[in-house]
Amino acid sequence: MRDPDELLVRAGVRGNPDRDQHFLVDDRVLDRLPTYLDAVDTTDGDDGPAVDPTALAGEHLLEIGPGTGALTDRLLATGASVTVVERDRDLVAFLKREFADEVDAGRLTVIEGDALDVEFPDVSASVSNLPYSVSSGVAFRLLPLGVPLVCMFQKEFAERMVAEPGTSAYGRLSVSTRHYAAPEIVETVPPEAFSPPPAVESAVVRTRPRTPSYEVADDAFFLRFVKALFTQRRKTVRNGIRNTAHISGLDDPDAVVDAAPEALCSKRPDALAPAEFAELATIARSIEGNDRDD
Ligand SMILES: C[S@@+](CC[C@H](N)C(=O)[O-])C[C@H]1O[C@@H](n2cnc3c(N)ncnc32)[C@H](O)[C@@H]1O
Repeated sequence: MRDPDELLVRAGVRGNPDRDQHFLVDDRVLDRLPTYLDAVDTTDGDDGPAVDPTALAGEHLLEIGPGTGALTDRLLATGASVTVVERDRDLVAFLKREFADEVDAGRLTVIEGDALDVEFPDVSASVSNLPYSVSSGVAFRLLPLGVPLVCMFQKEFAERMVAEPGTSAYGRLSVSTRHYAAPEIVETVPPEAFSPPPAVESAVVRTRPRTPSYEVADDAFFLRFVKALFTQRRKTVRNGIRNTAHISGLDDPDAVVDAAPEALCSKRPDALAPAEFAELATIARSIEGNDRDD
């Protein structure tokens, strides 16, 4: 496996925090990341988990923000083909040089661009050490793909993703994440694992895609409704529905409150499970009609 410190030297870069560049330099963390994919079987080697080099043969992985390619190298070692999306032009040029054999063999595709904009290819999973300033935007482009994700986030952000109803971390991010997937924190990572070290702790979140136990007619409306209610997290749901019609887009919030079960209206949003948000959103949608232009 390529040594992450040597990659930094060969690339001639120092991570620039202003460009979201904190490169993973802890081999053990790097080696573990692909092993969080269920399909990757490992055996215990002398230096950590040994990955079967054919584990993901025929699969296609997406990595956002490959930097100098330390994680890319480990993803290629699973036998998968890999597409990476990197915004920094110099790093893109370096990756094409460093991984010229893999690029020539069609196993690695390097896309220069912003992960918030570029079109993602069809992939079977994504494993990424994400640029933190865009992690929310990127996560909500990845989650609807419906594939397993293993992503590094700021720890506080990761905790909000996996939070349960009734906890202080539970919010719009938790409901939206659970709408698409079952999330769990599989590892926390200290600042020293990166060069340069970020100011915050990090955590690796694994999400397994799932179909929710409830149905919503319209994902975009559901997510907007959840967002609206959490802008009033200290209010009852009843008042939240009334006060946030400008965000949710409801024409007649009073009619929605009248039709909704009292047991839900009297709670605060942070006590509602995703299925209860879905129940309210479905009532709201049926009252407002389903011919709105979202
Ligand atoms: C936290 S570093 C991770 C680098 C590498 N994966 C590693 O683990 O060492 C994030 C990387 O994302 C790149 N990046 C920052 N913003 C980006 C964006 N909007 N789209 C694509 N890449 C971005 C940075 O240039 C940097 O290489």
